[in-house]
Amino acid sequence: MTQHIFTYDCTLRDGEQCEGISLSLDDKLRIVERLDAFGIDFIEGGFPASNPKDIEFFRRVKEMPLDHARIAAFGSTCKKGTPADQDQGLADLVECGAPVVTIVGKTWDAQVTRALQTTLKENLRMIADSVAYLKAHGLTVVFDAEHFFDGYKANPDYALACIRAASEAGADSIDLCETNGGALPFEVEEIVGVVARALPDQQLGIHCHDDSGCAVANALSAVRAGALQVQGTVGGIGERVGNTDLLTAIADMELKMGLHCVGPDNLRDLTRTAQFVAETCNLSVPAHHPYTGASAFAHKGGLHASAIARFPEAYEHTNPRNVGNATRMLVSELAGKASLAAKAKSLGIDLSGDARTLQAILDDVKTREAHGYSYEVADGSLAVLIRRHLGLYEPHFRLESFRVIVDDREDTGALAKDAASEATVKIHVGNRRIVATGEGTGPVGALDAALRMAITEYLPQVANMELTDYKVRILDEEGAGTSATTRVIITTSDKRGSWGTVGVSENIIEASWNALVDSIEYGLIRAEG
Ligand SMILES: CC(=O)SCCNC(=O)CCNC(=O)[C@H](O)C(C)(C)COP(=O)(O)OP(=O)(O)OC[C@H]1O[C@@H](n2cnc3c(N)ncnc32)[C@H](O)[C@@H]1OP(=O)(O)O
Ligand SMILES: CC(=O)C(=O)O
Repeated sequence: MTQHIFTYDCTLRDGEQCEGISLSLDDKLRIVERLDAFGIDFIEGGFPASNPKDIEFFRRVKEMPLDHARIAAFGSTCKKGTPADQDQGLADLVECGAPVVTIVGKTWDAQVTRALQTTLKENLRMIADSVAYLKAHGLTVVFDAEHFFDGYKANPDYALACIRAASEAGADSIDLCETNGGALPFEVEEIVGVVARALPDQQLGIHCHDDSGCAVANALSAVRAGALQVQGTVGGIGERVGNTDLLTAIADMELKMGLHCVGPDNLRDLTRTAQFVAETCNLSVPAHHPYTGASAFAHKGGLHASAIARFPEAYEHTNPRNVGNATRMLVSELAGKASLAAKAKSLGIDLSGDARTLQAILDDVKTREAHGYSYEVADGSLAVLIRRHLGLYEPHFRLESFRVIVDDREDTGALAKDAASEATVKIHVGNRRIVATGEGTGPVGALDAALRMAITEYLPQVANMELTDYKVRILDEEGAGTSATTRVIITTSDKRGSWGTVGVSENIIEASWNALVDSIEYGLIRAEG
């Protein structure tokens, strides 16, 4: 039978220790719901002794019907000189009602004498007493052996004595913590191996930080050496540079190590789970993130795309569908005919049998990129360009002229707050000529407003499109000054998704207009199906 590795998520505790992350109570409860549905075994919800939000979290989470996950509350061993049954932190853990409690305890001698400022003997008492007290309350107890790897390197006998004390007091799992994140995989594998031989009947787990860039690798090394529980956070967020990215570790264990964590069906929800948690934390999944990033299976090199079309495994370490992600072909100056054919197919255009047109479009793309265009994210402009080459492009409207006024009405030098720009467009739709004026805080907003005002009556689908992002880049041209080339990338969204368009000119307004026209034209092509 496939070995199950317990997954223990600490996003709501260690993840919240990440600089810049602050989750509301509702955020935390929504993440619990999502991770439960994904099949995570344990979800560490917070530190009841720390703050009222976490106390309320444990009250509320008890009312949630969870299918799979068990909720863990986090705390520490009792205070020095305090019996466990008189320790407020431990009482808070019992009181919060979580079925699992995880307590962190010192296992590095110098941390005991210098940080806790107590004796090695007293620390052993604190560990044993605290675990025994929580077990006596019928709880599942995880002992987080803080700084275990540094502790083992400094004083192996003492580090082992600490976890032996936790084990003998009844800890259900001893999770060895690579707290400072500086260890390397071969060290972790060796030390976990020693512990597994010293405590053969004790379940071990692993909790790693990423300070040497090895948190996921260290967790996998620990599993190879006998750890049965992996702690981590979604996206690897956590104290300092973060923790093991639990989702990456899960994918590695399932797909590369033949182990069971959430199972292949749930694994296909990996990317959406990463996106959900990132959004809830007000982050986005970094594009280049393993497995779940938008670029994780994106191919830019023409040689790669050509090989992938014949043999998908050529440049993909796993099938992206296994983790709910997808192959993407990027068209740029580094593309070849195969990349372009694959991209066109994803845009609904079959160019596979037409090598001459493919080459002509590719040459056009490369010439335009040399002049500042960039089609990698401008799939809308690429679709319009391909249609022009195929003679399929019939513009929905035609510009006669536009004029933009930027109105600086205040003496302070700052622009007036409302409607500081005004644009007038003269547009032809069929045989109608429309003159319309729009206002906006900036010139592009005003142009967008004027164009919409002119055409929406005749092309009502435009009302469903929204300009959601606008990026300007001045392309390096030494000495060009104000006549340097400007590239504008616009992102537009409708109910079904979003697309990018590009415009290039020495004039920023003209570059913006070109990107704007492509964005509306491609939106209309999409709407027509
Ligand atoms: C490695 C980790 O990530 S562990 C988790 C770390 N996370 C957090 O600290 C977030 C939540 N923390 C908090 O809200 C607060 O720090 C609290 C409520 C836990 C404690 O706050 P305070 O009582 O004001 O103490 P403070 O944070 O200043 O100092 C920590 C105290 O805990 C003691 N302590 C630290 N670790 C342990 C331990 N494993 N066992 C027992 N006592 C410990 C320290 O010695 C110190 O006690 P002292 O001041 O009596 O010497
Ligand atoms: C417990 C924990 O977060 C650590 O030791 O890193």
